[in-house]
Amino acid sequence: MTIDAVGLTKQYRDILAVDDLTLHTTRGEIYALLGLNGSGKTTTIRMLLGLIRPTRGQVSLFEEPVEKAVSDVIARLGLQPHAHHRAQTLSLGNKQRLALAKALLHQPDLLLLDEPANGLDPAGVAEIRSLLHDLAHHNGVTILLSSHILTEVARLATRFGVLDHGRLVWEDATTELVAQARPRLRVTVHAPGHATAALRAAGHTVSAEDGELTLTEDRAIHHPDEIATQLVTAGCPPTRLAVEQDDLETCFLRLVSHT
Ligand SMILES: Nc1ncnc2c1ncn2[C@@H]1O[C@H](COP(=O)(O)OP(=O)(O)OP(=O)(O)O)[C@@H](O)[C@H]1O
Repeated sequence: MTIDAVGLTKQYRDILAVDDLTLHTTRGEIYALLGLNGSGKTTTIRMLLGLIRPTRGQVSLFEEPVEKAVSDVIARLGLQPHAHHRAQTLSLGNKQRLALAKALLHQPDLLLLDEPANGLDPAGVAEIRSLLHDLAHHNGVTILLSSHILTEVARLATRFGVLDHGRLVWEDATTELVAQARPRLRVTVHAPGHATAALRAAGHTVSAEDGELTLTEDRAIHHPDEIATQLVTAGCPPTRLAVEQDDLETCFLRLVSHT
């Protein structure tokens, strides 16, 4: 275990910024902290870093810094053209790169990053993504980051946690977030039990809830007419049939509002 936080709580007068948060990460994992503005991401990261003291709870981190050549890191982050510039004169994107370069100097086992893609152009975002991916997958570095860019989180992180008003309300593999955004065929019929049985007998995977059937197989999504035909043949014609797809933002907002 690399981050081991138990019951982390931060109270600022009448604001409960982080509320009883328990979080563990494993080696080489990329964990994304998601949440709306003010949900407590920065406060959590600052407590994990030891920059602010929790009101309650404990954090323990496993780390073993090792010195490494500065030029290696500068090269890795593409900062050579700016090697002799003062940090204050760098653009926001290059300041972000510099901050990451400083962190990498110590060959860390663990990186805690608050919005690492903030201020970067799309090429910079892709570059940081590939760097973080390499660090986690090839060097076994554990990474916890906060981000607002859900598509990036889905591509990069292995696991995510959703903070809402300081509480960790959801935690899952990012593949689950992506799965929620996958298209599905929704079918409304008068006799859902009969229709489900008929479609299953025809080899389809069907889930039924509140009288509505859902199919997620590619075949059903690309050929809903075949499903309609099978239902008509089985004597339960659909009253509604639609392919629906949520974007990642919708899935994320649903997670925040449902919990
Ligand atoms: N030093 C402080 N004093 C008082 N309240 C604070 C302080 N720092 C943060 N807060 C409050 O704690 C809550 C959580 O803030 P935090 O900055 O951790 O959220 P965040 O998820 O990082 O937000 P954002 O996405 O906007 O960066 C907010 O209500 C914020 O106003």
